[in-house]
Amino acid sequence: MPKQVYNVCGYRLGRKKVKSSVCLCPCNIVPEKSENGGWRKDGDKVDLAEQSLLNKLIRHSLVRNRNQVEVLQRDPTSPLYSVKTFEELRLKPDLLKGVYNMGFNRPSRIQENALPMMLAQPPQNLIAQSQSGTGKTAAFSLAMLSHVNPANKWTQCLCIAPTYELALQIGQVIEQMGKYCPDVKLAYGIRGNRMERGIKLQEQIVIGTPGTVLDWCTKYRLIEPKKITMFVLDEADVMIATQGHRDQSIRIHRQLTKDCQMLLFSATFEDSVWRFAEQVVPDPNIIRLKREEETLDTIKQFYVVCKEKEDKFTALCNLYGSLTIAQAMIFCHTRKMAAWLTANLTKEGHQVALLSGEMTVEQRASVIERYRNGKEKVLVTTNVCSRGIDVEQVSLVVNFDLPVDMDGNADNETYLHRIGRTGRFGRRGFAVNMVDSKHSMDIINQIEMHFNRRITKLDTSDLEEMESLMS
Ligand SMILES: Nc1ncnc2c1ncn2[C@@H]1O[C@H](COP(=O)(O)OP(=O)(O)OP(=O)(O)O)[C@@H](O)[C@H]1O
Repeated sequence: MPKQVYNVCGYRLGRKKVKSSVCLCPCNIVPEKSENGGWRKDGDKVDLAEQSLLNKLIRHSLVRNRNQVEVLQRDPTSPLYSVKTFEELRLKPDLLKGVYNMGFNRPSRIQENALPMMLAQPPQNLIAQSQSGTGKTAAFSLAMLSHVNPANKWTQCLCIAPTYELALQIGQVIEQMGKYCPDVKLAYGIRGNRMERGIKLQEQIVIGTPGTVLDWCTKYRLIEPKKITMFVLDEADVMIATQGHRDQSIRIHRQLTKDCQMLLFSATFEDSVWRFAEQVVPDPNIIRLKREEETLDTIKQFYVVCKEKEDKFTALCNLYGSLTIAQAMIFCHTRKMAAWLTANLTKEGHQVALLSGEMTVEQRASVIERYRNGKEKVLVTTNVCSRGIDVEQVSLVVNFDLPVDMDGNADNETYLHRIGRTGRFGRRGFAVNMVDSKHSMDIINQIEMHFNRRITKLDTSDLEEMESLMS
């Protein structure tokens, strides 16, 4: 007998064989294909470059990480340098002034090891991996600014990033850090930035996207690749998700000399990234900083049995009425459900923000910013923003719809990402799961087993019980 079939949004279709990439259930979703080929079950596009830009737009400080940095040196016999202060790097005074002016007091964890390697003489190649927000961009911006000779009026450092917007973001960091180095100039090798053929760029640093930078090197000959002494490839994992970018990066790399210092950065390190990294960075030193593990230890988990969405809504309101909640995040499966819930919560007088996939990155960043600043207490969202956002004061996460994978099974990883954002930094948090069918009860059981953590039943109509359980 064919297995129970679930649609792309997790909706049960019955016991028949259905092969469709279009949602056939009442959610009306037409799923979009993600850049790296996968479907999102909530219809929101997973665009790695967008995700990365969003992170940059909303990040104003370093991500906390207590893990040790793992360093693999090309020459294990050479002493391993790490610095605890920026002074130890013996930077030019104007550059040091720029670093302090950005509010950086000391190097971040990854910078402690990466900076001495990047600034070493003779130059050393480096592959560095650490999650977004740990200080990679600041590190290689500093390395480029320190590396160039301002007296030489030609391009010496080349940096490529996967998109126009990401290149602009990096450029801003370089401009800010190099504020007191007026002789160091920067050019943007991005679409729309037309240059006259035949001239040679005088800017010492060029930051751009692979296509334009390749054109500038080969077709327009604005840059002499043989004079490039530092090549930086940022967001390698995002870069290789687009075949064209991967090939263009390799073609740029081929034009450079063997002595050119190669630096590659990535937030993740799957095999494909590694294979690419090895191709463009010969004899590398490798620095890796493991992600701080999300933990469920400080989170109390509950489930509430409900009939249908109206019932879930009532449960949510009861929960809210009886608890002192700093801020809450509520996850829905579909944009449609998220919009419905937002409208109803607003009607009840809650200050609610909605985050969903059809918004531009800038709109999403502004919603998150407002929520972070406490302007709204509730954030309703689909999976699109379940990663990457750190809001320290979230005390309650509600799975209005449980996370399921394409086969309708518990999506444990997404569950962890969703609820892992509460109970952070030693604070206590609560996660409440809405169960509206036998299937969703099965999912709760699967999640319990997977994490070996109890998920307690909660009756939201019993105020006393709720208060004692959730205290
Ligand atoms: N040494 C430092 N001290 C304080 N803040 C820092 C330091 N280095 C970087 N930052 C800040 O931390 C945030 C993250 O840094 P950065 O953008 O360099 O990280 P990243 O690893 O490149 O992440 P992403 O790819 O998301 O930009 C930025 O707001 C940056 O200004």
